[in-house]
Amino acid sequence: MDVFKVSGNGPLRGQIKVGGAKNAALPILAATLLTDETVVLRNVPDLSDMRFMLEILRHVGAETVQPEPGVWEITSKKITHVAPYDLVRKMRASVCLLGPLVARMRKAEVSIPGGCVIGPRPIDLHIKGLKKLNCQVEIANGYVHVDASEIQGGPIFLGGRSGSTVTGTANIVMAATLAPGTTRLECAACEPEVVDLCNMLVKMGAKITGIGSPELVITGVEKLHGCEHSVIADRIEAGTFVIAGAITRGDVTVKGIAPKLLGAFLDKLEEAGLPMELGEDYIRVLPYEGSLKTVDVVTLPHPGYPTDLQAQLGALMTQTEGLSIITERIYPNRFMHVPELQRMGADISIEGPSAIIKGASKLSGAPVMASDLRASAALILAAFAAEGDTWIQRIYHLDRGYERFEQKLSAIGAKIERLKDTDMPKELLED
Ligand SMILES: CC(=O)N[C@H]1[C@@H](OP(=O)(O)OP(=O)(O)OC[C@H]2O[C@@H](n3ccc(=O)[nH]c3=O)[C@H](O)[C@@H]2O)O[C@H](CO)[C@@H](O)[C@@H]1O
Ligand SMILES: C=C(OP(=O)(O)O)C(=O)O
Repeated sequence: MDVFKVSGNGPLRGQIKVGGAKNAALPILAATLLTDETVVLRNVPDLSDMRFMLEILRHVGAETVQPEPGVWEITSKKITHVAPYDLVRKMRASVCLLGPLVARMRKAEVSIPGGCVIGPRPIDLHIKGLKKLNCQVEIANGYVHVDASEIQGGPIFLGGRSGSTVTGTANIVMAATLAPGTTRLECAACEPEVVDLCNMLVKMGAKITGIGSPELVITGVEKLHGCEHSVIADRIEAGTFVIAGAITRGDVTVKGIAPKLLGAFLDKLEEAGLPMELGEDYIRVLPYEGSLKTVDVVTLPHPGYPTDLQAQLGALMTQTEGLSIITERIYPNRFMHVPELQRMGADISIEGPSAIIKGASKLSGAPVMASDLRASAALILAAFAAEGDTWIQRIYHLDRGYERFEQKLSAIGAKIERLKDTDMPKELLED
């Protein structure tokens, strides 16, 4: 199994380019099933999650051609309506197949994805939305069975306990594109990745208004057609690189990202006193003396502070003098990285949905275990600030969402190497 060896680092310096967004590319790949014509997608990141999604698309009948890196041509002439457990279980976002299958096939059988280490991941709102579209939905044998023969647009309020749902919105919008009548979707997710999906659907001939707002109006059309679309940049990858610059007191220009996609995140870093220069499509982090200021953060649906950048900010706050409080409102258990940061010397306590971080801690390298995608990133960031070597195991979590992570970072001076667990000192290996 692959592991990272990360050594305490001096300032990172240089330019680093952001790739296509995982969370936009996943529903967009699923959306290619909405038409029997060819869809050409550009800026598709090379991630294990993409490989799983492409495997599922091929399973349901799509032909996938990759003429060059980052580009996929997908044609789904004849498809089936079944997405089986052995494929769906590999990736939660395969739930995004529900919407396109319902729309195109008027029926779907999709295995219910499990929860994951960041907490329960229910799909009750996806189901509620489909029922509101006049679909018959049944859960049996671990599958969602949908009969959409009478599908009909209508008013839907898609809010849950913690607000909107990202993949739930994606599913209901996709289902409604080919449903007769008008669907008025309230409490729709406003994340840039949902906007990107909607823009792509419009290119395919869908009628959607209110894109980017919490109220989407979708007027069903009879048929969608092929299109070309370039996936938006990954704001979470960009934010992770910004923190890599900040935690090493480096001079790092994160290229290919519009700062407006990261409003709440950049606002917090500005409050912390991080010197930055913002351009139309870049964020430059500048070196600073002394300590940054602590910040308190609450994760919220967009345009609030993103949960997917919570763990990384926590790593930065371990190096900031004073107390900061990070409250997780989307996934209250998303603190699996904290015990590992504690093993590196961080002073963090968890109280309910909040992490209370006391800095600045002197971190030292240790063998640590990545528990999820962003937890892996947080451990690597902390390892840059630590003295000595940190060995990070289970980095397959990181490979789900960061493309060529170690190559990109080592090009700007990071001491990060991908090795095999057999390269680790024997006494550090997990059982
Ligand atoms: C592939 C993808 O795009 N993943 C992102 C997406 O996940 P995902 O779409 O799974 O997350 P949701 O927006 O659906 O979840 C938000 C909250 O709503 C709850 N909920 C969700 C659906 C539902 O039917 N019932 C319900 O109660 C969830 O438990 C969670 O508390 O948005 C999350 C929140 O920004 C991000 O962390 C993930 O990176
Ligand atoms: C939680 C995440 O992704 P997923 O919803 O695919 O698990 C993430 O990208 O941080």
